[in-house]
Amino acid sequence: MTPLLELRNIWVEYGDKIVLERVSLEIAERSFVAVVGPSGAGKSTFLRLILGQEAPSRGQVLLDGKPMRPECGPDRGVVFQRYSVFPHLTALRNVMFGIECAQAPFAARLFGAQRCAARETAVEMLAAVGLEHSLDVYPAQMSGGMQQRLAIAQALVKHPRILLLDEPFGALDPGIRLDMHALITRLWQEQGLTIVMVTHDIGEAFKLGTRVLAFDKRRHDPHAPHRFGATTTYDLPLDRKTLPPQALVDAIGGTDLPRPDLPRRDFA
Ligand SMILES: Nc1ncnc2c1ncn2[C@@H]1O[C@H](COP(=O)(O)OP(=O)(O)OP(=O)(O)O)[C@@H](O)[C@H]1O
Repeated sequence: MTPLLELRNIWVEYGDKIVLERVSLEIAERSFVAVVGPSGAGKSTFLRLILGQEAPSRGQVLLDGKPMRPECGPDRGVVFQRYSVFPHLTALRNVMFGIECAQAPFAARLFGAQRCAARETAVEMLAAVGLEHSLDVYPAQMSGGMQQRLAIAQALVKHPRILLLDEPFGALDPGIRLDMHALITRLWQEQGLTIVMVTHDIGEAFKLGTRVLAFDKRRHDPHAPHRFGATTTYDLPLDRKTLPPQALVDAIGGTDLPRPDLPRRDFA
């Protein structure tokens, strides 16, 4: 079967600085890939490649077996740790704006029946993330968790096949993070999404992912650190019994490491 995404011998270089090298991997439809690695290892660069915001200097990214267009299409949605939503728009307008941009790319404004339909879709999406009572609230009036729910609604309203998450829960309190874990797992299952999520928390990666990818440098030149890029050092398909290798825990750490005596997906 053709994988949803395929990276073939990808390199990303800026001048003489190599950020990623020899990255080759496939991502199956409906998988939940958690990406970990030390700071600066190229995790966000990897997401930008999949998003189409970054072109590789060498190699190929294939979507459904065809070279991916170097632009972010509606088949991909993204949520960042912060600042994903528009501060000057209410929750409802934030989510409607995505629909309006897709359907009326020049005016970014719909009228009549089209506008009513867009409103209905946006309200449904906001209800799916638990914000049905906050339609007229501005982001500045929301908690961090609510803002991330809004960012997820905004990313999902165009029904992307791939959802890219760049440390989406990194700024949230532990209790709110647990709620968000349950939410994203539910949306992933209900909407048949393929998720690629960067996280600094190895416990989160092993709890949510169906697969964990770790990026790091295999080769180091102490006199010229830019000479070698990072690549995938671990590629672990997960089941309930999989625990993080100690070397990976030592390299990255986590706030909520999985314990062998507890089921990994407690809300699946
Ligand atoms: N436009 C650019 N020009 C030069 N170097 C860049 C550019 N964009 C990214 N880099 C470098 O690429 C490397 C990887 O950056 P990236 O943000 O992908 O790492 P990361 O693993 O996501 O880091 P963090 O965990 O700290 O967010 C960094 O050393 C960064 O300085």
